[in-house]
Amino acid sequence: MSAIVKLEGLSHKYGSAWAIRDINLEINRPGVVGLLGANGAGKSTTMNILCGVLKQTEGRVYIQGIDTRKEPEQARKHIGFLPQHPPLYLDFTVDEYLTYTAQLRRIEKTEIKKAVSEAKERCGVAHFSNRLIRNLSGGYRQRVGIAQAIIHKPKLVVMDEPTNGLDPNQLIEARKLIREIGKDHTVLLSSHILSEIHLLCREVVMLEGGRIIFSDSMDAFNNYVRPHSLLLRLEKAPAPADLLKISGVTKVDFLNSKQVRVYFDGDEEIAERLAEASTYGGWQLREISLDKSLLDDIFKQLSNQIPA
Ligand SMILES: Nc1ncnc2c1ncn2[C@@H]1O[C@H](COP(=O)(O)OP(=O)(O)OP(=O)(O)O)[C@@H](O)[C@H]1O
Repeated sequence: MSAIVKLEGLSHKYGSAWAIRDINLEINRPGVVGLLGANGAGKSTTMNILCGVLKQTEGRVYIQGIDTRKEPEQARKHIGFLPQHPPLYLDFTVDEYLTYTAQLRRIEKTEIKKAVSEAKERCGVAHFSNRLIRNLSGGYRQRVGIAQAIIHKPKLVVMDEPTNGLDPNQLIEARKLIREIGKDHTVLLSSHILSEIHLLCREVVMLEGGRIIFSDSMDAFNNYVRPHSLLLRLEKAPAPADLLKISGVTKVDFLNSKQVRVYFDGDEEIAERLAEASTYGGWQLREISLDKSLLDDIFKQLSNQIPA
């Protein structure tokens, strides 16, 4: 059976500068796959090529085994796209807009009503059917954007930075919806925020300077970029010097009188040693956790280590 998406030696240059170089990727099943990279890493270029908005300089894109260069129309039937700035018509109602996008997608006339209604239901915008898009909040506009991307039930849904600019409540709802869509679609989602990819994705593809520098499961990624700090909560915190005495501890930062961030050299037994020291010293350890908030820093370090 053909892969849902297959990229072979995909490269693109704007003028004389390569934006992406030799991207190879294959996705075979539903789920959310993250395309992670700093600004300018080449995420949008890759996605725009995948969705047929941009023609690649070199390489091939296959969607369900269809070569997008040879049969763009056929390939496009299997793709839904939510660009970074979704093309929403603000003076249309939700119903008018989705009906229009269903027509663009060449859904049979007799099937349009059903398709619109299913997409609205799925994206939680049915109660706003007759509201002008201009009068929707950012979060609901984004849902309408997602509804247009899935209206024709594509195998692949491509979302370029879909959670950018949403407020915390909208973010939670948007993530819920994206996870839900990932249950029966392959979702390729880009972000420059590692924690976002962490929360949403089964697999991660990391781009740096237009090249893939990591491509594997989220679990493998976590092992690869293991955090090198722990957060401790202690009822009776010791002096920094007592923590620094523990083998493997390289630095300590007190966040307050009971919370301390402990940096270590990567040795996995550090947690046990800290727990032992706590028992011995009567520090009353209440909580110990890997410090995920620092993953973004690790990502930065990792990207900087990659040779050009
Ligand atoms: N239309 C264009 N003309 C010239 N160069 C471009 C164009 N679009 C992108 N680039 C360049 O190509 C490289 C990749 O850009 P791209 O937009 O694909 O990255 P990105 O990872 O999506 O970043 P962002 O999150 O900022 O959109 C960058 O160096 C960018 O400056």
